[in-house]
Amino acid sequence: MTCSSVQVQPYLLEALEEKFTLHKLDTTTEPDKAARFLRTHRDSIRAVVGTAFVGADAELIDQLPNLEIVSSYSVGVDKIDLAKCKEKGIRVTNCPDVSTDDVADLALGLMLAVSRRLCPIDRYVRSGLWSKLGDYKLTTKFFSKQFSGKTVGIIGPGNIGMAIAKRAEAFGCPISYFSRSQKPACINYNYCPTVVDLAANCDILVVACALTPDTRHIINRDVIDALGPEGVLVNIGRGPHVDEAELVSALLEGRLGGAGLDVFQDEPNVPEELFKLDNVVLMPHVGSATVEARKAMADLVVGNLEAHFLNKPLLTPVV
Ligand SMILES: O=CC(=O)O
Repeated sequence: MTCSSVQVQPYLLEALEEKFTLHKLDTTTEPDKAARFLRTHRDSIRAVVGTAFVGADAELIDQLPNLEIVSSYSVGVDKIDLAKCKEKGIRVTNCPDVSTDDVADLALGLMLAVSRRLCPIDRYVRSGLWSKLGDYKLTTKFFSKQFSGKTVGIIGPGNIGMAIAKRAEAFGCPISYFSRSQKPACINYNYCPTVVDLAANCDILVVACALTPDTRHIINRDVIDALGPEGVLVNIGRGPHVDEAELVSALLEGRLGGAGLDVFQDEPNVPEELFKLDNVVLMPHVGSATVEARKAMADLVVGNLEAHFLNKPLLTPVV
C-alpha cells in the first residue's frame, strides 16, 4: 500500500502500519525520488491512500499494475481519476459525513470573521494599539458589519451546504441556494436558477459543492460583480471553484466586499496580494481538521481497506 505521508496524522499512519505493509510516498520530495519509489514498489502496491491534496491521477494509476483500491482520507475525490478507476475496476472510497459539522462550523466562522473583521481587530489588541490609541474605532480599515440577518446564498445544498444553512438560519439569516434543480429538502429556502442570480440576491455567497468539470470556476467575474462591493464570498469547497485571478483583482479594486477562503487554486501557494487585505480571512485548507473528524476519517480509511481485503462490502464506496 502507498500513502502520501505528508498530510496525514500519525494516528492513521500507525493504524495503516499495524494492519498493512505501508510504503510512504513523500510527495514533497524531488520527482526523481518519487519515481524511484514507484519503480521499487509498483508491483506490490494494491492500495493507495489519498488525501484532499494528493490522490491518484491517471499517471499514478498507470504505474501501478496491481492497484485494487484508492481509499481517500478526504470527502472530496477530485484528485482521483474516477473514470480511469471505473475503467480499470479499481474501487474508490472517501470519508463522507464525518466532517460535515466541522466544515460547516468553519464556514460560519469565516462568515463571522470577515463580517466582524475579527482578525484585524485581534491584531489591533495584540500589537498594543488598544492601549496606545484607545478604544477600537469604526474606521474604514476595521469596518465591522453585522452578520445576523444577512442573506446567505449556498452553492450546492448537499450535506455540508445544508449544515451551513441550518447554522446560518439560527443567526436569523434568510437562505437562498443554487443547484441544478430545486431540492425538496430546501422547501423553506429561496431557489435561484443561476449562480449569478444567487449572487445578486445574497449578502454572503458560500461555495459548498463538489469540484467537477461543471463547477470549475463557478465563481467567475460575472458572479463576483453580481455579489458586489458589499458582498462576501466564502469558499470551503475547492480552490478551482473560483477564478482566483478575478477574485484577487475584485478584492484589490474594492469590487467585492470581502472573502473567507479555506481553499486555493494552487495550495499551499496563496496569492500574496491578499495578505495585506483586512477584509479577507485566509485558512490553510483546514475545514475538516479537527481531532474528532480526522480520527473518524482515519477509521473510515482503514475500515474501507479492511473490508476490501476481506471481500466485504465497502463502508463508503464512491466507485
Ligand atoms: O477538503 C477536505 C476533504 O475533502 O475532506
